[in-house]
Amino acid sequence: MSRPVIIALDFPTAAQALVFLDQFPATTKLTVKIGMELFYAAGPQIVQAIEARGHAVFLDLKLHDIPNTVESAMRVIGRLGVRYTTVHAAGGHVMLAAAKRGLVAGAAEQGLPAPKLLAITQLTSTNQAMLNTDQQIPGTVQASVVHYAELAQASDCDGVICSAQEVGAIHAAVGTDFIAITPGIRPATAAADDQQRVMTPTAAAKAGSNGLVVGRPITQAENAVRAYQQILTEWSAAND
Ligand SMILES: O=C(O)c1cc(=O)[nH]c(=O)n1[C@@H]1O[C@H](COP(=O)(O)O)[C@@H](O)[C@H]1O
Repeated sequence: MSRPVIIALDFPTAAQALVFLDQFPATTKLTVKIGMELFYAAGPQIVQAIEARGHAVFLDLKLHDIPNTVESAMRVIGRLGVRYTTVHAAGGHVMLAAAKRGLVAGAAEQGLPAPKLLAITQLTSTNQAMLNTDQQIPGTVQASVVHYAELAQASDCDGVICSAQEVGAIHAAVGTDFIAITPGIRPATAAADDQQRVMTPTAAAKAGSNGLVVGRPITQAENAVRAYQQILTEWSAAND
């Protein structure tokens, strides 16, 4: 399985996202994440425009609603030809299974492979105190994340989104074939911003992460292409 460095295209307009991508040589095929900000602004058209350039798309809309609504929405997402998409594990078993059904059905309608369904565990902006006080979940962040990984696997998801800090425990619990994609990635010198559970690309690779999601350290760098290449080089070297 390939281990991508996924660039989070957290931009407010399609134009800004495309100008950002124009900095890369046309032969460079990326995996990019379209999240709520860009999708709400630019819709399925931006997904298609980016796919038409040959990039793989991770459509990160973090669905969390009643099972019927999630199934119907996932059916639409399944038709878009994206490689990964997300749902909140906190929605529970029935909702997660409905998400998978919708995704598989939508992809089949277009004769496409189903996108990988990744369940959000605990956001990387959540720390121990927030878990125990805001969410009123007792115990450790790691225990909650591993629980959600087990729930996601039992509900037919393909993997989870988590901090690289929990990847070892997740793979020990559910096996190394279960995908663990990790945001909250910061090169050693970068600011953490609003992220609470961060790791460097090297540490994430050593922990067994199946792919990185990186936004601001690339999109807000003075030289975005160089920032991406430095992270890719560090990640690839540590994965060897
Ligand atoms: O689902 C995600 O991608 C996600 C989950 C999570 O727990 N933490 C997290 O940061 N993300 C996303 O990963 C990206 C991280 O961006 P940066 O903090 O700028 O690198 C953003 O697009 C977030 O929406």
